Amino acid sequence: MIEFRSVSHAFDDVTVLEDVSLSIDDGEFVVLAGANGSGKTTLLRHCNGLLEPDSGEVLVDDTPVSADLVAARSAVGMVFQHPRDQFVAATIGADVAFGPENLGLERSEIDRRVEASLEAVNMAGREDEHIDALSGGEQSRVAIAGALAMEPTHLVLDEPFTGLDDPARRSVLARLESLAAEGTGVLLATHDLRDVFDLADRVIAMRDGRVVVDEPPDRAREALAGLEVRVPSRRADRP
Ligand SMILES: Nc1ncnc2c1ncn2[C@@H]1O[C@H](COP(=O)(O)OP(=O)(O)OP(=O)(O)O)[C@@H](O)[C@H]1O
Repeated sequence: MIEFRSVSHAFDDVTVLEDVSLSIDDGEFVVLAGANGSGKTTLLRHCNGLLEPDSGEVLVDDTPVSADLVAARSAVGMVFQHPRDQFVAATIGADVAFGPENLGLERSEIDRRVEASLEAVNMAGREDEHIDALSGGEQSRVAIAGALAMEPTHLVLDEPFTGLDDPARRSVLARLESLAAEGTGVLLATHDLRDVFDLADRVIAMRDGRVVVDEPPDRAREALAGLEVRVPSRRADRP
């Protein structure tokens, strides 16, 4: 479980997270919504200690992140909004294999994970291609595959669908759904709920650094009005 207890964070005296309390259980698919600048990325960066709270506490599997950064970073897989800085190898296969190799896994298990992760992002068989030669959307998909290949206990994704085409988006969503069904806690930040609203167990929405909605999707719909978040129409109302 990832748990925030009254977390506040300021950059240069500007409060960006204010008294945030929430939790993501194992196996839960939680969507984090909110307008640009509402604090989503800042919140996510606390999940594995990239940022530390000014006050309050973040716990991963009941241990404060600050007490065991290594444990938090191996339990929480992160997919960032701008993947370009995340790559550690020249080719797709080498990059996705890097994390599992560092875990000291057998070659056959590393190969299995690389293959399965690339398949989940619709990039099967492209191991030897150079990352520099990929489009932005393809690079995002490699970054997602890299996080999936770690098979972390929790997955935290920041706007992972930017630049992805529809088949890739559907494939990644299907993989996230099945991972959640298998027990992975998924926290996915987006300001556009249209793709994910019906999949979420819970929708958390932020405004000005505060959590203003934390409900299952159907109950969240009304509360989301006026938050500059794009919400899909009800299923029954769709053509
Ligand atoms: N390193 C930083 N230094 C100073 N201010 C920052 C820093 N990072 C974020 N901020 C500010 O904190 C606020 C929240 O930013 P954050 O990136 O968390 O929002 P967000 O909800 O993820 O936005 P978006 O949807 O645009 O990605 C913004 O006003 C931003 O300018």
